Amino acid sequence: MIGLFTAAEIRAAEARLLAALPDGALMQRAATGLATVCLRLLGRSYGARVTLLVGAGNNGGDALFAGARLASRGTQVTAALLAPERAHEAGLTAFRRAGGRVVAPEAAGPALERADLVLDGITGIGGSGGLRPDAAALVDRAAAGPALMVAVDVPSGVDADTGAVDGAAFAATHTVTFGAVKPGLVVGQGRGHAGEVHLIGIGLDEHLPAPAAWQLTDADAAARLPLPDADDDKYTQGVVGIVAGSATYPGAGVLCTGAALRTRPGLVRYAGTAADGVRAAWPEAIVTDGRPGDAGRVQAWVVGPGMGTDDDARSVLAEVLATDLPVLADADALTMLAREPDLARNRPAPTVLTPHDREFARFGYGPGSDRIGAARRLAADLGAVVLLKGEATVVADPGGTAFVNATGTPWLATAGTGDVLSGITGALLATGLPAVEAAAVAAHVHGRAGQVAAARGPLIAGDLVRHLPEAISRVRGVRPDRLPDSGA
Ligand SMILES: NC(=O)C1=CN([C@@H]2O[C@H](COP(=O)(O)OP(=O)(O)OC[C@H]3O[C@@H](n4cnc5c(N)ncnc54)[C@H](OP(=O)(O)O)[C@@H]3O)[C@@H](O)[C@H]2O)[C@@H](O)CC1
Ligand SMILES: Nc1ncnc2c1ncn2[C@@H]1O[C@H](COP(=O)(O)OP(=O)(O)O)[C@@H](O)[C@H]1O
Ligand SMILES: [K+]
Repeated sequence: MIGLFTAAEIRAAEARLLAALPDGALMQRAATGLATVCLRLLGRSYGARVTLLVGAGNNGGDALFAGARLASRGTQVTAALLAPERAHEAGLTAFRRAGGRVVAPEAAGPALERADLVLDGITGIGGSGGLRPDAAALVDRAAAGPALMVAVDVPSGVDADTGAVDGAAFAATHTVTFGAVKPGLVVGQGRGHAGEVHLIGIGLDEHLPAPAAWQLTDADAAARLPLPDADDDKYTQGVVGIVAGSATYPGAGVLCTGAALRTRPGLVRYAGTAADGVRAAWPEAIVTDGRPGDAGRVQAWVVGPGMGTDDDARSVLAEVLATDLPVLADADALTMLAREPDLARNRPAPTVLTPHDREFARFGYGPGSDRIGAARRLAADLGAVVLLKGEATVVADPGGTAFVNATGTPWLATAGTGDVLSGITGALLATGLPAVEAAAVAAHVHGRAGQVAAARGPLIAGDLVRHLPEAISRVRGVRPDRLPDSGA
């Protein structure tokens, strides 16, 4: 798993590491890694043109030292200094000595227009609030040019902890970050501004605390998707019950049931008024048009998508939440829970809520620009796992453990894809995974299914269900063309 660390956590770890190292050694490690990535991206050093945007802090120092390394290898490097008298002294000396050229920000136009690569060293983890006008103007001028845009540590104007952007921010194609990945590079608006993230180790790991926020890799997700073994039967893989859809709108029930079947096909039960539609679409499911209690035994419930919000729906929701089983509540169930949050509080088993922004806001406050913080707050308020959907879906549990999803595609912004996510999550909850992990793995797999489906063109929610087996195989790293012999 990839740990995500806040600026304060990184600063505390840096202080411990700095105390053990000679002066300037840490910045040299950072600048060496930065210059190496820039050279790789440029594909050459001699004759290439690089322009540095340099603020008065250590972020500017990193840029100047990296610029010095590039200049000493024949690259034409120009530095636009936002505060010439306060620029990192040793960095500026090294830069000048290596043949780097210095200009005032107002005179940086030609260098930005001609640059192959712009290196943004205005602010890193020391930046706060929206960029000041002179910095914002420089960032805007850089964006107008044709160069590769590389941010040093954090794109200037992006809040390293939350990903919030207030006004202008450097729109990086690549971010070279030091010591640890910051949450702001992978969530909120920061995710879009960071581009591809390159992590440079500077020896910080042993000084960092246990992470409170994570990103899953394919291998992490695969480790939580156990294969059936010789002792398994259809009941031992986790039986999930689905309450979704209605007689008039069976679609949500069909998508949700299909997603559960395609994720963990031991046994999926369905109870609800979309029974006819679900039966026709999925003969593999055990279907009743009765109440959840009529469905037979399950290990987890999914309740909500397309079920309506009338008195009958409310009483079905209350019945499911009164069980001692894990429950995933989505869509209409969230609308009802926002009115009666006590239905979900203090359950003896985990509850997972999967709101998008508008559903989230019904609980009394919008997610705002700190999506991890908002998910943690609602999770703590309700004593439930909260999966806040979005471009980067965030999952948080009441104790503050959070996951930021790394997979997906904007093609997922189409009706019904949330119903599919509910089915996947319910199936994983039924396997007995801790609820926060079930939700995080589900978001990961759902995003991969979106990517697999989108590779073939515009996707609709049913395509996600169809491509789930391939997505799960890819997450596991299974090559589709090789099968082991039986027993191997
Ligand atoms: N610690 C280490 O050893 C290592 C640290 N490393 C590097 O140091 C970075 C942290 O450096 P840092 O602490 O100097 O802060 P930094 O990100 O340069 O920002 C401060 C500058 O930003 C300015 N500024 C602030 N807000 C602003 C705004 N809204 N709009 C405009 N300007 C604004 C602020 O201005 P001032 O308030 O001083 O006028 C000041 O000039 C870190 O990200 C990494 O790159 C690596 O080398 C590894 C070793
Ligand atoms: N711009 C986007 N980029 C990536 N994923 C997105 C984007 N917009 C929505 N999604 C994903 O698509 C799904 C939409 O779910 P939801 O809003 O509940 O849809 P529905 O209610 O129609 O099923 C979520 O998993 C969400 O994370
Ligand atoms: K920066």
